[in-house]
Amino acid sequence: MPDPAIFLADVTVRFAEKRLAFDCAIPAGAAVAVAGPSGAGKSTLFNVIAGFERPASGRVTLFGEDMAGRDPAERPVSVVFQDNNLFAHLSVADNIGLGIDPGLKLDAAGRQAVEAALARVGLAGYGKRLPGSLSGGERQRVALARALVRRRPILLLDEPFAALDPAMRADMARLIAELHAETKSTLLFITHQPEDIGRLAERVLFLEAGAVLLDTSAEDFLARLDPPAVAKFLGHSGI
Ligand SMILES: Nc1ncnc2c1ncn2[C@@H]1O[C@H](COP(=O)(O)OP(=O)(O)OP(=O)(O)O)[C@@H](O)[C@H]1O
Repeated sequence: MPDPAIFLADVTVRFAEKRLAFDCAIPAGAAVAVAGPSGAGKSTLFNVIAGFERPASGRVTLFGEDMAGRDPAERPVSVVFQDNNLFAHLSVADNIGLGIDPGLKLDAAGRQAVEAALARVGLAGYGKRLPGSLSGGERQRVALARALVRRRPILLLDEPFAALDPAMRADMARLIAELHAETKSTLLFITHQPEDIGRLAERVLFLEAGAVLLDTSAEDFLARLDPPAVAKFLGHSGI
């Protein structure tokens, strides 16, 4: 058996009033939806994997390597945050270029990679624009393009569909599914919508009250009538 892309063993995170505990094994190349009620720990799980949150105990292993003491920049992980983290004063091309070199010293190959990523997310010709002149969906695509040029094998998307209208959600899901197939990365995305799971996920990690309540196939998840938190998420709360 190859090492899982992501392996969390007895990981605990302590906040003043809270203790969260994560155990999970995510196979390389999977597309996984991370769902659960507000406050369940979805963002914290991402922060633990990416290295922004240090666990109080337990082990985080990515592709068989223990991540203890490794800063976010040294991990095989890209994160696209919900607010997509673009720098307002930098052009779209420079925002993407930051994914290649934080000092923005790009050679010809680097500039070409930026152009290719822009084209891949459907934004050819947008390089000189500023993020403020783009729609929410376009800004999400720029953030995705920046993640693409980083070429990290694990991609974490924090609510990639949250700011999008229904038609744009479907387009974005299609684009992410295509990129996932092309890059063969391990994809985790946080969502509050069952339809995103149907469109994009092979597996679902469902969190409740700071722990993994369910780790199952998308097919099994979407057909479930229990436990209650899952039923509520799926809109079966009256059953
Ligand atoms: N830095 C922090 N300090 C104290 N408590 C925190 C901190 N970060 C998160 N928490 C708490 O930990 C719990 C999990 O938070 P988290 O943001 O991971 O949940 P979530 O599932 O992503 O929620 P949402 O869907 O609302 O974004 C919450 O109760 C939250 O208040």
